[in-house]
Amino acid sequence: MRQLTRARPPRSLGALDTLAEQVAVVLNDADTGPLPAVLSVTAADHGVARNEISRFSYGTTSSVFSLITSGDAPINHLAAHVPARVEAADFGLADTVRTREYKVANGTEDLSRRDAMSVEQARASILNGVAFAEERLLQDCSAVGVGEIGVGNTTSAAALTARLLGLSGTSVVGSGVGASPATVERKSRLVEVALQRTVNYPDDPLRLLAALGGFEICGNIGVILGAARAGRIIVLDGFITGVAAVLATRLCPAVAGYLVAAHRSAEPGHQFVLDELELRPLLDLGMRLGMASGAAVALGMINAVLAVCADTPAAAKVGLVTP
Ligand SMILES: Cc1cc2ncn([C@H]3O[C@H](COP(=O)(O)O)[C@@H](O)[C@H]3O)c2cc1C
Ligand SMILES: O=C(O)c1cccnc1
Repeated sequence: MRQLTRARPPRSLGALDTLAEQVAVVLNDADTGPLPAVLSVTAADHGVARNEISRFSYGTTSSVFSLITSGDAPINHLAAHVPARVEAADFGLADTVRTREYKVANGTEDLSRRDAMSVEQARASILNGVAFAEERLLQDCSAVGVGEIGVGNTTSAAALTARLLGLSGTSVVGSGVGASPATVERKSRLVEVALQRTVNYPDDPLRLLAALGGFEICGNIGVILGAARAGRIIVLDGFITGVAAVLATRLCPAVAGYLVAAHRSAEPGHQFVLDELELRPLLDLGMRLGMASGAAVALGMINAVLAVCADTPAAAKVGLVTP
């Protein structure tokens, strides 16, 4: 409301004014200014990636994870400019790179042949995400950027999206991190096989996650639930974190009010997910990098907008006559 009296035309920042209002409601602070932020990256491997459904091969995720923890991955360089802290954790890498505190298993099973994990493992991984949020993310921050890494995880996200939203596999499968047309074709076929395999499964979120999900996706459901419970703004990265958000809202609908969609990714399934979440993405840049990169870019913009809202003086104070 106070923004209407500032030295700028009312609602002149369009959707960014709506975002600033959401931030004010979530944080219960109308003049918060730029937010202390953390970028979260959950990491895990997918058994389905053994079928050559990604540009990269099974097991590469560990090298990406090491690059993040060494501070030299794209996300670290983006984070420095937000600014934001980066926290990455192994939720189910094929190899154990560092600590195992949030890890449930060394990668999932191949979801095109059998369930990726058990329901008990899915539940444990979600709870690990809540613990990760509480132990490593929520201190000294008002905004949590949600990201992931996991070679093959656009296949898992596509299968989950198709199953949850009643869509065909081909309508939600894309090239992921840059797969060739032949690889995308193989990926589509495997997603259809996985959908057939699970056609009689009940619409239960945990059951479907166990069938088609990944440990980093489960972890992100926990991160979202934990961050919402603690009253933080949650900035979703792309398609894969969007699917986690759909499942988080099925488990707890109140989470919806805390969510912001950073961008629309290049993955065709992402728009369906955004529609389901009723979220308008802040950016639409054809990004397909994952690892919270879109969340980082959006957080820079969110903080710039919050600085405008906090620091623009009242129109009356600077002699600006408003109509
Ligand atoms: C070197 C490398 C760095 C990445 N950073 C993010 N992703 C992104 O791409 C992967 C999903 O795409 P797909 O399903 O096609 O494998 C995830 O790891 C995601 O975070 C990366 C992937 C790779 C290989
Ligand atoms: O939209 C995403 O989340 C995405 C797309 C491609 C690769 N990695 C992540």
